[in-house]
Amino acid sequence: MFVTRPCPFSIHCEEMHLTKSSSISVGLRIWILYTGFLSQSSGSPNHFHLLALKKACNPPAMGFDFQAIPIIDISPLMDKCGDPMMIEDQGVLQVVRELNEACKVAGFFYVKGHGIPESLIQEVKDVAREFFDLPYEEKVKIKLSPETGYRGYQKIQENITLGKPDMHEAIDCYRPMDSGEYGSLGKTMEGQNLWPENPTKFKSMMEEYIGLLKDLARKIMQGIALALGGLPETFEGERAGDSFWVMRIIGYPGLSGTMQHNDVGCEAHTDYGLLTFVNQDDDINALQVKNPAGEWISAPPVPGTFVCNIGDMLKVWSNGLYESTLHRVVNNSPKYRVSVAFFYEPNFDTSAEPLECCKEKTAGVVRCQRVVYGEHLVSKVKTNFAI
Ligand SMILES: N=C(N)NCCCC[C@H](N)C(=O)O
Ligand SMILES: O=C(O)CCC(=O)C(=O)O
Ligand SMILES: [Fe+2]
Repeated sequence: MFVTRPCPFSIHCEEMHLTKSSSISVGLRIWILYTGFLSQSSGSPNHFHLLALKKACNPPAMGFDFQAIPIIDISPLMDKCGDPMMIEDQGVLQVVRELNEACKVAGFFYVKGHGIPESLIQEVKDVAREFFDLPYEEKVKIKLSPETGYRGYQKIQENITLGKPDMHEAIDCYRPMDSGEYGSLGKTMEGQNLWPENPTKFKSMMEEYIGLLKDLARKIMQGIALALGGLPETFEGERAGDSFWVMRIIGYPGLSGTMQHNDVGCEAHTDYGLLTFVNQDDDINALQVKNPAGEWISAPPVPGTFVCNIGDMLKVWSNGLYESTLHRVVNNSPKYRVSVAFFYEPNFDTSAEPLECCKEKTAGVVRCQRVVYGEHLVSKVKTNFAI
């Protein structure tokens, strides 16, 4: 029994969803086989484990409509990353299996056990709030424009999603790009980041945060590479070894006066690259994720976690096995909401196309077309600021 959904995004992709019962039983059977295999084969060469891992992660996507976002404790993966024996570690295998399920079913998951200090996670939001509290004249000193490579501050309703102005203000940052670095492809994004003078520690704190988030993302991408049936290094080197990362420091005004409902903080969209990490304010429930049935499912703040989601390029590399899920932000609380979104993206000039190991899982059917990340990004950025 197949349900085929047309792809709502610019990247063409066909998705097939099996019914819940059939895919669960297949998945379970393979997993039991696999764990049995592992216990008999300790000490055997790595490639046997890789083969077994491929099988474990092979069952097709389950088509049931998720109602909540799973939480994954990634600490075993953090501990063992870089260790040549990592794929023989039971803890790592469990994380890989959970990543695979979450990426197929929801395209969204919470990560806990990530190792980033809670104090830094909180301070980053605190300095963001301090900045947004400043008068407009102060904030606009670092105004974003085409001339700044779309880096800097954008005021409320300046960002456009689905043709509508968003109820948020933000500072956008990208991996710095020197002029000429990526030839004509890179022209639009060339520039250095614009940092506010106040709060004074803003720049150093954000740069520390970016460094840690890049390392974290790289490790999770190793887990995802294994989940897809590839080698841990699949997303290193030419694919994403020099990530053209993005960071958006975002503020969403709360309800004002007697209003019952706020304008949408950020309209429905998918993220553009590999993997997004949202560091959102505690106590405000505003991020919503669309399930295959078209229902908006809440992704409330869970202390000690980041919300993670799949971007368009990972959808392509995975041949549509993983979804870049639609999501939006609606802040209907009376409080001003701060969130800091870090986007771990491919190299700017990378051309993404379905991985061989992912085509194998769809019986050779190519479901997603090749996309150059820089072209995808530039086309998005240009429409983000034009009604
Ligand atoms: N770098 C990322 N993913 N930014 C996501 C922002 C989504 C809103 C944007 N106006 C849009 O229409 O895509
Ligand atoms: O603020 C959030 O919770 C998410 C923001 C988001 O989806 C984005 O900037 O792409
Ligand atoms: Fe997003």
